[in-house]
Amino acid sequence: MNVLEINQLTKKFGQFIAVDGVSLAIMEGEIFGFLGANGAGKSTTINMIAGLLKISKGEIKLLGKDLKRNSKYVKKNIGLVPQDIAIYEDLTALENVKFFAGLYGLRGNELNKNAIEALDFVGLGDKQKSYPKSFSGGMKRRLNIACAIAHQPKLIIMDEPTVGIDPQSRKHILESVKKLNSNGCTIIYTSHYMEEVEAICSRIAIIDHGKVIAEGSKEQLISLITDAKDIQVEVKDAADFDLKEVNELNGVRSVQTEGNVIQIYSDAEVNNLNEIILHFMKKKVEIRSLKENAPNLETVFLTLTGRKLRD
Ligand SMILES: Nc1ncnc2c1ncn2[C@@H]1O[C@H](COP(=O)(O)OP(=O)(O)OP(=O)(O)O)[C@@H](O)[C@H]1O
Repeated sequence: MNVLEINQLTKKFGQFIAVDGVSLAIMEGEIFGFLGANGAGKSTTINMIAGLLKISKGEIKLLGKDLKRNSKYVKKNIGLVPQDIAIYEDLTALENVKFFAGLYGLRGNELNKNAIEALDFVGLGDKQKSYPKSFSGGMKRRLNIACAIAHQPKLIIMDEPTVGIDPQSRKHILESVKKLNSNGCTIIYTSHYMEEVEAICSRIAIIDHGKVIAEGSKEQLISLITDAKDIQVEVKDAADFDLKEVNELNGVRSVQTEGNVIQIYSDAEVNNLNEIILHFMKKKVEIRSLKENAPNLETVFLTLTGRKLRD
């Protein structure tokens, strides 16, 4: 069954089209990843799904019900973890969760019980009476998640929930996402961290300039680019090295540097290793190592968009 159906969803800000005819179906039990660079249109899409932003064109259906005509039902069944932490510093952790769960319609004993459970779930069970100002960034993120899940929604949308936090909280959040999913929640997970999306998502949509440019499991996405290979050349010193000249070598599609590693994406069928090595020798650049990597989502993203996910 589809939990969410999005059809030709469009958002315009004045003349600017931030989301451009996005159509997607998200099935029950999925962890569905939205992968895209900054400004790709992920948050705008999510905010329309969560009913926070008016749709310019297109439709959204949650569990078969149209969002425009059933806003109360949709609100009850969606939990949004926003990109910017939205908690009240002058309320305790428990009061925060109860406040947000109350907005989603919970009352009385159920409200109290679910709020406590949600705090336990994110590992803040012993912080019920603490104020968020004493929390680390990661703990605030976890509280933000508790606020979105206490009303036990069918669909949880997480907008970059691991930005700017310590590795321990990051691990905790990723484990919580998997646990929520195994408890029966469908999840939309937005990120520009390729590794996270690769690790937890069953399907992924790559979003670029407001459009879905590819969609499928990690394996399906990688199979889209079997015609590309990824060569990494580690050199002694990549400073001042002219990437444009490498870009002009036979078969090369794009070149990037990361420190002293030069990453070359190239046509798989063109045997250009000799040419590449000769070029480095001619430029008197000392090669430390050279390897060809199996393509991953990074390769897919770069091949499809011509850009790196994170600059
Ligand atoms: N209220 C607004 N008015 C005008 N333009 C907007 C508004 N909100 C977003 N945009 C623009 O729409 C585009 C998509 O933004 P959006 O926040 O959805 O991207 P994103 O993929 O979530 O990126 P990020 O990872 O940086 O949050 C951007 O170019 C952004 O500047």
